[in-house]
Amino acid sequence: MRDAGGLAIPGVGGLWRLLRPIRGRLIIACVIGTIGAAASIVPFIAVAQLAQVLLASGAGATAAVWQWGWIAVGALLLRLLCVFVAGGITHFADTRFQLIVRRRMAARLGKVPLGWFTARTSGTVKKSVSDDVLHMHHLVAHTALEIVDGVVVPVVTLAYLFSINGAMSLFVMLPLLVGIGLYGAQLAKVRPRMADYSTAMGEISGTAVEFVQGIGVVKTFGQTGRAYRRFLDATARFMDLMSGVMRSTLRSAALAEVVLAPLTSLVVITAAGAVLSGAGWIPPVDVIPFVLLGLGVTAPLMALFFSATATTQAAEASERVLALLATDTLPESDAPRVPADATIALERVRFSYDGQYAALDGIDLRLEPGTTTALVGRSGSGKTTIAKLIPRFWDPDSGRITLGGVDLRDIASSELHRHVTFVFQDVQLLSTSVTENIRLAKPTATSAEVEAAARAAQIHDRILELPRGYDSVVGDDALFSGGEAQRISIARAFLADPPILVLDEATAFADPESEALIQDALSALAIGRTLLVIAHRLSTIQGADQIAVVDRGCIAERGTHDELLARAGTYATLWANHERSRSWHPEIRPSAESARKVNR
Ligand SMILES: Nc1ncnc2c1ncn2[C@@H]1O[C@H](COP(=O)(O)OP(=O)(O)OP(=O)(O)O)[C@@H](O)[C@H]1O
Repeated sequence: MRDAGGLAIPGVGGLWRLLRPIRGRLIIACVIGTIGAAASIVPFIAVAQLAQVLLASGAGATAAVWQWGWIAVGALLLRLLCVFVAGGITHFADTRFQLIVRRRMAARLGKVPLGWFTARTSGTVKKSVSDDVLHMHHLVAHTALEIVDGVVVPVVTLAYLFSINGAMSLFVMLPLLVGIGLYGAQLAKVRPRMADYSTAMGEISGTAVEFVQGIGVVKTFGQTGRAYRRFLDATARFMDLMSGVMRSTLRSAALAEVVLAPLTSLVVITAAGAVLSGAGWIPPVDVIPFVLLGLGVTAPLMALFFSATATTQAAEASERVLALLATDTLPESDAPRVPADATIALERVRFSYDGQYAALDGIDLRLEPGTTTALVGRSGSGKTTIAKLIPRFWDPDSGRITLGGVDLRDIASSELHRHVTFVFQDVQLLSTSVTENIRLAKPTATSAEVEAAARAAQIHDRILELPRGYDSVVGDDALFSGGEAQRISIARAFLADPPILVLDEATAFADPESEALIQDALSALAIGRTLLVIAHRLSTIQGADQIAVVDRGCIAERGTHDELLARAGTYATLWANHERSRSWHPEIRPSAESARKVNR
């Protein structure tokens, strides 16, 4: 389907389905809009009739004058009423539509695999859920009524005019047809550039965000000019693109505006009326309706053309909304089973992020209830990927993971999350109170339970230092460091009290004190649970029941610390490196200048 501006509306079938909850209202609005559009022509017809009556009978035809006068006023009021009611219906329908679509999106996002989010920035998701739904407003609230006006007004007008005189009507159509042709040509030039337009806009916002977010590191390395240049280059490319589009369309756009202007219609119709009435093809008095109505034929089309950009943007936004709503959800079993115990077993698990390179290539691993298993290995070896398959961030491409003897795919996700909790380093805190942030793990938890969890996670004292204690709002009067945020997530895990815990050992954020607190909290959390830990410092997992060395997506070695050292393999090498790094301290030599100062 094409919109009246000549631009294809993408995915119109999907859009039609998306509009289902408000389709009835839109159809009613269009029917009312059609009545209103037809009524908008009546005052012109009445005035034309009036002119004909007055010219034929002079001032004597008072009754007819009043009759046409009332018809004109009545039609005008009807038009206003229809515009008001139809516009009201589409706008209320749009409010409801936005609510429904946002709810559907939220419901969908709740079912997509957790891994889907790691591949997308929160900005992209926010754009679809918030901005794109908002951009669809034009499509829902305006476009349908604009199309109704753009079709009904010219069709009814021309039907009326043809009933008076066919030859004159063709002259009325002339500017309309030429204008449509010119605009069509213009839009055909613009349309292929719309994708470039979106890319260029994306580049501008991307480089702006990059510049602002990375300002710290950019300044540290003295690269402000370089990052700023990338933003400037993006804006320059956008300007080049827009200039190119404008250059290629300026002539046809200007010509179309001249052709569709009411003055042009007036000149063409008056000239044609003079010639045809001179030749006796039409009585001079019959030219009046053409002059009056001919001027209004092009107006609704002009309105449609002017809103073509908003309509196209709305159509593109609807495509993104539809794509998000079509995102694959995590398959849920129709007959879910309940795991027998807290044993986790990975059997010949293969997994690839891109369908080509195998991040995991035949992993066999068994986590017995109540034991600790540590994953160690070089960066990029696949430790995090193994850990994230257990709470079903993704499903394996082949092989299977079982919990208590049941394939994870056969366990209801609520049941799985009751059994498995994870504490990763990229902790997400919500903009709500500290209590609610912790309570996320167990909405029914009492304040005493929340506090007990916070104490166990070694974050209680820090919370009490906040202006409103547990009622302080994250991001408002509760600002947490990375290590503190991780302890909040540990408090959540205490509250959830799952039999299985997957955790990423803290490294990046923590200062020594915070790190010690995190380690204490994690040790307490681990007691009595099946624990899988991604170890970054081997000293913390020496006592693990089982250490699995991951290498290029495979388990290269497995055993206790002592067993693996005795094997003198990869683990022994990693351990030797670890020991060396522990004894390494940066040697800080005073510069000659500072040495002089000190000695002075
Ligand atoms: N979201 C992703 N999309 C595509 N590839 C990924 C993704 N996450 C990880 N990878 C790739 O999968 C492989 C395993 O990564 P993984 O994060 O599991 O390693 P890791 O051992 O945890 O590394 P590190 O110790 O540095 O965290 C790497 O080659 C990595 O580049």
